[in-house]
Amino acid sequence: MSADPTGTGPMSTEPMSAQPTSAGPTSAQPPDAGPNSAGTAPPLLEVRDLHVTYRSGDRTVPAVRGVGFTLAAGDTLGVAGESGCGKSTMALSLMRLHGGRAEVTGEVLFKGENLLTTGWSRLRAVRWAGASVVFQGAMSALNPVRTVADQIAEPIVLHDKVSTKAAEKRVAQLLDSVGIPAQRMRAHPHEFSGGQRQRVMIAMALACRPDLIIADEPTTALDVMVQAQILELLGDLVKDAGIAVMMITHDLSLLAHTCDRLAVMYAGRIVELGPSRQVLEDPRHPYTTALSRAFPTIGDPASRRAPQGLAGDPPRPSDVSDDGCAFAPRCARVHDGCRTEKMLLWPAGPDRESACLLARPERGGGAL
Ligand SMILES: Nc1ncnc2c1ncn2[C@@H]1O[C@H](COP(=O)(O)OP(=O)(O)OP(=O)(O)O)[C@@H](O)[C@H]1O
Repeated sequence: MSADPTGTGPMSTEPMSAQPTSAGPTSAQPPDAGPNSAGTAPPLLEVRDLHVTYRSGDRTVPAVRGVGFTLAAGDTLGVAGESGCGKSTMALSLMRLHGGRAEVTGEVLFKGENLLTTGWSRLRAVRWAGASVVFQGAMSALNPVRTVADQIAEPIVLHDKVSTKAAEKRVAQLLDSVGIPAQRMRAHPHEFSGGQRQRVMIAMALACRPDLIIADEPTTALDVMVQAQILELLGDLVKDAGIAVMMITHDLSLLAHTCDRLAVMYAGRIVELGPSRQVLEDPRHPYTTALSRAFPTIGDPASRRAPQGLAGDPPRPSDVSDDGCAFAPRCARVHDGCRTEKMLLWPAGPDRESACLLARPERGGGAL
C-alpha cells in the first residue's frame, strides 16, 4: 500500500480508511459543480474509461479494464460478478480507496469534478459529505477501542461544525433509523452482533448526509436472512433520503431486490447493464444467464435447492486479451467472432447495454 502526500496524480492511492482524519472534511461543494457549458447539470457520477492496474514488482494485474457508466441522483446501481472480476477495485478506486499500488486512468466525475485528479484534502471532504463508503467486514472498519457514538459523531462534528452534544443527538437519530436503540450508543463494537455492527456502519455512512453511498459487500459473512434485512434497510433509508447507491456483491438475486439497475462485471469489464428486473428475467449476455442460474433466489426455495454451478473458472486478469470476449472459453453460445472481435458495451434495447455480439441489434438482439 502506498500513499501519495501530494495526491495530485491518478497513479496514487492513499492508505485505506473510511474514517475522517483530524484534518477532516471542510466542504463537500466541488469548486466547479453546477451546470456545464451546455447548461445542463452533470449526472451525480459519470465514470469514463476507467482502468485500474495493480503493480507489485514486475507483476501487473489489470483488474479494471475500461469501465464506464453514469449514475443519476437517487439512483441505485448493483454491481455483480464472480470473485476477482474487479468489483471492489472498480468501486473503491472511484474514491481512490483501493488497496495496493495501482495505476488508475480514466475519469471519475462526481458532480462534474474529476476525483482521480483532485487533491487529497478535497477528496477527503468528498469521501464523507459527498460519497461515503460502507466496507465489508464492519469489525475491521470500526475502531475497537472507541464507542460507536464517538465514531459516528466525529465526522458530524468535523463536517457540520456542530457541538459534540448536537452531534450525539444526531447519532441517536441515526442509530434509531438503523434499528439500534440509542441507549446503546456508548457501547463498543465488540458488544454488538455482526448484523448490528453492519447497521452501525450504515449509520456512519449516512452521518453527513452524502449524495452517494458505495457499499462494498456490506452483508458478507452475515447469514442470508440478516443480509436481506440489512439490504432492505439500506434500500429504504436511501430511497427516503434520495441518496444514490452503488452496491457491490457477487449475489445477483440480493441486488435485484434492492437496486434499480444492475451492472454485471466479468474479467474487469461491465458486460451487461440495465434495469435489474429486465437484466435478470431477460438477460442480454450469456454470462448474466449463467450467473443468475448459479445463485439461489430469495423467496424461491426451489432455486435454493438446485442452483446450477457456473462451469470453469474466470480467467486470471493477466491472461485476458483486449481482443475477443473474455467469457468465450466458458460460453455455451460461443462462435468464431467471439474470439477475435473487440467487445464494447453496445446498446441492446431501450435502456439496455450488452457486450455480447449476439445482443447487437444487427444480429437480432433480444434474449440470450
Ligand atoms: N492490492 C492488490 N494488489 C494486487 N492485485 C490485487 C489487489 N487487490 C485486488 N487484486 C486483484 O485484482 C483482481 C480484482 O480483485 P477485486 O477484489 O477487485 O475483485 P472482486 O470482484 O471484488 O472480488 P471479490 O468478490 O472476491 O471481492 C483480482 O485478480 C485480485 O487478485
